[in-house]
Amino acid sequence: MSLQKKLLTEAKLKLHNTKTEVFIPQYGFGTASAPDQLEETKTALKAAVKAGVRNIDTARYYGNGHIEYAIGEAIQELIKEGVVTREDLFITTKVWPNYWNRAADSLETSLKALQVDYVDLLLQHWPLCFPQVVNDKTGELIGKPHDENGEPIYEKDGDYIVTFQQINKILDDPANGKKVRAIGVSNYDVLKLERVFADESIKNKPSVLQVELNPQLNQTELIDFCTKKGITVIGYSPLGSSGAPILKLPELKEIGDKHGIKPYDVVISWFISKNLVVIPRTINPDRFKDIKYYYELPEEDIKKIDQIGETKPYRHIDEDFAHVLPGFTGRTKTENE
Ligand SMILES: NC(=O)C1=CN([C@@H]2O[C@H](COP(=O)(O)OP(=O)(O)OC[C@H]3O[C@@H](n4cnc5c(N)ncnc54)[C@H](O)[C@@H]3O)[C@@H](O)[C@H]2O)C=CC1
Ligand SMILES: O=C1O[C@H](CO)[C@@H](O)[C@@H]1O
Repeated sequence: MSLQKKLLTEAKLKLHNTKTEVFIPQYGFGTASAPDQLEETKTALKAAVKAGVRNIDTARYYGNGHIEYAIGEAIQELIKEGVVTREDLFITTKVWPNYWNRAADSLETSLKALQVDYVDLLLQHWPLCFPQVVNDKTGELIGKPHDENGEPIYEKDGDYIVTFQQINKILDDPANGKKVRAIGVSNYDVLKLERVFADESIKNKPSVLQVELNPQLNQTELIDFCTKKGITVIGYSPLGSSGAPILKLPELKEIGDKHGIKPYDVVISWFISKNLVVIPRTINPDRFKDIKYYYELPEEDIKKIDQIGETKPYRHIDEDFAHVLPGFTGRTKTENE
């Protein structure tokens, strides 16, 4: 019997812990492209939106701080062409750790680059604090500052909670409140989320947690915690990041072959059926000719996919600056292969 299919672009979830009613489309467009892929990202984004995709995940940091300008241009062109209105889109941006104590400034810079009056979701990108270090040659802020020995450097007296305290205040601020519809965090673990919930100065609790999430890192414990707290989980690097290694997992091919669908459709359908949001990245506009549906996978297939990450969870995003965070341990190159 063939699987029931549904339109991917119609899958959405209601966010909790918000001031107004906010829905997030479950299928989004990731934009962590290389700095030399600005034009390609813009072209692919326009194709995605023309195909019905409404959720755009970006960040101040992406493309060395340049991607938001390309996205802003794409959005303006799509609006002028009559494809969408601003209100049709769900735009997420994030505060990078070098703006850890200047969240409102970061938001302002993103809004300007994106050419919009508000974002739908503002996230703290990492629970880390970096100093502001300027590149002598370009005059631009360095996203990942390192010392002369190549070690990441952190703000000595910084406390990551300050960033979310500030993001929380933006929502209540009469001057800035209308610039953000929902707030959240990224790369937090359960302990850090518990700290946010225990902090009485934080009145607006996170609506969203964005973390690496895919069949090899199924984040069961975090998802359970978030479900209890009304936090919607967005999975980043759903395909295992560059090169899409997840799509080569034999279990996904087997399930896909059984139903006559591609491993990509299997992964995306797994996310949607688990009430998660998924934000894969591509700069290939032609992909959006094929990406239309998700499928109602049988429970046994969902469990089989859940099992992949149970015995040997594998984290694909391995940033040296994150090694100070529990669970974000560095791998050697050999382990990485
Ligand atoms: N909050 C955070 O710290 C992070 C957030 N993100 C967000 O999540 C998004 C997605 O994660 P990424 O790490 O960028 O990678 P991803 O897991 O989406 O994989 C991207 C790779 O998959 C390939 N791909 C895409 N569609 C494909 C298809 N249909 N068939 C075959 N290959 C395909 C792409 O060409 C690219 O090489 C980012 O772009 C960004 O928006 C990503 C990393 C960290
Ligand atoms: O969002 C992000 O993207 C990069 C990796 O692609 C990662 O460092 C950051 O959190």
